[in-house]
Amino acid sequence: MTTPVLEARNVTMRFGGLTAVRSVDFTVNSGEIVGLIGPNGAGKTTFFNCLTGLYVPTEGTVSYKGTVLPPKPHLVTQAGIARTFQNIRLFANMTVLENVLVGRHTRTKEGLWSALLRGPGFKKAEKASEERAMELLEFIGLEAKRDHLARNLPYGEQRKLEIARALASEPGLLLLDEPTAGMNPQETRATEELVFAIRDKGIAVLLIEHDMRFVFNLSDRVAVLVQGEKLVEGTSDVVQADERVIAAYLGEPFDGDPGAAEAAEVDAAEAQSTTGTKGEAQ
Ligand SMILES: Nc1ncnc2c1ncn2[C@@H]1O[C@H](COP(=O)(O)OP(=O)(O)OP(=O)(O)O)[C@@H](O)[C@H]1O
Repeated sequence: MTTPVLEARNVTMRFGGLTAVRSVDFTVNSGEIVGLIGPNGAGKTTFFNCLTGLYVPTEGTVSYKGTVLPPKPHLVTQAGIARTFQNIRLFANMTVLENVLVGRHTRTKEGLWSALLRGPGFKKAEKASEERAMELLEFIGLEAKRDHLARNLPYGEQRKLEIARALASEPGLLLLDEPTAGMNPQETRATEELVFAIRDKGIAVLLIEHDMRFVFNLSDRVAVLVQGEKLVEGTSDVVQADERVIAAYLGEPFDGDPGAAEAAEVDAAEAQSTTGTKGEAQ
């Protein structure tokens, strides 16, 4: 049975005279991957910011599992919503492991004094946190780089680390703002697999994306935002074929075979790199 994880009702966000998001109703159910697409400036990131408490919506409410959320980022995270940002926001001079540990602070019950005095309660909590952080690094495939500085990771791994840090708050819903921006096709395919794996862990996912193959491949449902309003919502097939979406955003019908061209490109690149690796080992 599907139950709503996130429910946005009549969310409107105005900046002075500009209405960036207008009366948007939106639901994400448990077990779903939902895509949010739309042209530049359509209001997607503003809407994300309203969901996560970074902006206080001018009108409307956001509920998580039936409870209206206070518009405060730390309370939203504590409730169970985590996010990544369009631009990478890691602590560049901290290690991979430390970055994930930072993401765990909303789940650590130990208070400031306990942390300062480093008493037994703190040490136990710290050990448990570290174990959980390592599990997450294994999940995303970065466990071998736990002690590397975040700034020394390749771009695709920095994006993965952001996701691990978001997962460290043990969310029930993960919001991804353009997770494949700047990625090559191999990294994009790996991210696709990662998002499916996250969903399979019982975490609902809402993602903003400009890569149509990625979003139509992944999403159970896609919503299209145009000039702050929800134009269409439905399955990938329905959205791709909708005349209004084609006119306002896609420009031409999507070729209906998401992933085929990308898969061929990735397979070619992987075949090449496998040959290269074998060559080095011999
Ligand atoms: N803090 C702000 N103050 C004033 N206007 C803003 C603010 N944030 C966003 N806007 C405006 O709101 C509108 C929606 O912007 P937003 O960044 O949400 O769009 P978007 O769909 O995420 O675009 P993109 O795909 O380019 O990231 C734009 O006209 C933008 O200039």
